[in-house]
Amino acid sequence: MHIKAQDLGFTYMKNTPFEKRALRGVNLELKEGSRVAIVGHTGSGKSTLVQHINGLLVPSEGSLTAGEVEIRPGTKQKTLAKLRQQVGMVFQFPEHQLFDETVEKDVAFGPLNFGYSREEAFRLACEALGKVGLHDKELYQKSPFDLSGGQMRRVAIAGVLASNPDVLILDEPTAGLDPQGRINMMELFSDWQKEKQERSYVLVTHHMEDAATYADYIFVMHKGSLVFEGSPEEVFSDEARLKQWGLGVPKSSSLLMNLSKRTGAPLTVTAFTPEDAALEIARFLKGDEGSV
Ligand SMILES: Nc1ncnc2c1ncn2[C@@H]1O[C@H](COP(=O)(O)OP(=O)(O)OP(=O)(O)O)[C@@H](O)[C@H]1O
Repeated sequence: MHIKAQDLGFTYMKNTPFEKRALRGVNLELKEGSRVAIVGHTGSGKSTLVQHINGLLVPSEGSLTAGEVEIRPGTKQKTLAKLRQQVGMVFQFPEHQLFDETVEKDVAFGPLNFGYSREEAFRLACEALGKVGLHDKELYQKSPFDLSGGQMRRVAIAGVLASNPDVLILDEPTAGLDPQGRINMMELFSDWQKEKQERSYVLVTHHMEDAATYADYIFVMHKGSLVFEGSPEEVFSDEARLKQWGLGVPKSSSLLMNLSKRTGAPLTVTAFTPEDAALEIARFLKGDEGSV
């Protein structure tokens, strides 16, 4: 799905003493089949921006176009039902949204709500549970609240995938997970996206490593404005510039930058994972042994 924001602005609690301008003049475009990240300091407007993509929020100024649907100030929520199905949202701690009496019913709720027959909705639920790695059918009849925290989160994500969205909005989906749990979760979304070339995801994250690893293109938000966009190499090439926006570079890049500064070694500093950093150092050592 093609998504475009034009001069998008948003103000919370407009015309009240608590009025808060959260977005101003945002212009961005996401192509079909893209893997993008939105980064920015706390309060920079990331969540506000992504909530416009499925019409949870309606712009105060400008417009947001998602596929066939154009959302402008005053657009009525009831015209956005189809968009809700096409754009799935995974929030922080998605397990907090579980509510039904069995795992299967909870996951089938979305497809049922979007008009699928009972049989088809339960088939989609079963498929989605498999996708998130929950294959044990005994589990499907249990209460979601009797599962482990990790399983609960997977059930909640299955509930979003079951409606077959074209776009997934991932707003800090790995919050509270340990490093391996984070990798497993992000790999799940990455595999989901690769399954069909028209699928996209938009990842909101504070983890620069995740942005660099799982996005081909990154948007940087600062105080409600979009201040930079580019490939991970472009975004993370300038540590000082990122600092101005309260951001850092991935730890592996920082290590290489420091190593290069201290030793003068001509290292390529855009290695974003420990594996890539190790490869870069090994490459250098092989070519110029003992210099680092
Ligand atoms: N429901 C709300 N009512 C009033 N102001 C809000 C509301 N939600 C967010 N804000 C304000 O809007 C601004 C942008 O918030 P937003 O949550 O979009 O930022 P963010 O970049 O997602 O932050 P974080 O990284 O902390 O999640 C902040 O100043 C925030 O305090």
